[in-house]
Amino acid sequence: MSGELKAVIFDLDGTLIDSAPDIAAAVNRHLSETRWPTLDIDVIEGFIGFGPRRLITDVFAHIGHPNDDAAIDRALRAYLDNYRGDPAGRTRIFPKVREDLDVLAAAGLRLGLCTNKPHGMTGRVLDALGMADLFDAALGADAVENCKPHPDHLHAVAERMRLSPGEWVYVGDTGVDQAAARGAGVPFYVVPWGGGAAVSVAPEYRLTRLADLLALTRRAPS
Ligand SMILES: O=C(O)COP(=O)(O)O
Ligand SMILES: [Mg+2]
Repeated sequence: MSGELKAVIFDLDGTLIDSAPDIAAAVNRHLSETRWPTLDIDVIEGFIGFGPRRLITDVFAHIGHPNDDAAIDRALRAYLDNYRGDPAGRTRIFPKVREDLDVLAAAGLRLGLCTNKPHGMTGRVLDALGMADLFDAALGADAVENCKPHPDHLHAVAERMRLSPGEWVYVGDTGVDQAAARGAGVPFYVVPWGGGAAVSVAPEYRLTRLADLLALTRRAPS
């Protein structure tokens, strides 16, 4: 990347915020109300990243629950109702993220958000955490026709921000993010928390904190 970096687009869950406790609570509430065993947060965390329908499908596969479309639809509605009822009570911004987003913005970079969280939930969670004003554009999974890992999702955010190729990079925590970035042909940086440790990237694309981006994007090849 040469000197013309203008923006950083971020994933949300597992990258900027630790939302797994609220997601797990909403899933587990439905499981216990329907008399199925609840799951450890670590198990549920491993299913986050492909959006809520896939989350429910993976949870059902894990516990041996029938997973016909009607059962998934019912559970998805109940899960989202639960999650809407308490969108961020247990969710925390990862350490140093809030400060580092300010550092990046102060360095002149614009910030965007590309998340497989439903668009309405994204707004609720950002509002609850006081983060809504940080981003020039934020698109949840159902705000686009093809969500991550499809590169269209990233392109849609970049388009909203009027960014051209070469002017932005993407930061995420899972293989879903990596695949989307690869498809979009943009540099992908991975965070050390969330699912990040399990994602394989060259060392110069592995962050210890978000502010590392300032130095790394100056050094990385374009
Ligand atoms: O809701 C999800 O599955 C994950 O959302 P993310 O894309 O922000 O990680
Ligand atoms: Mg994520």
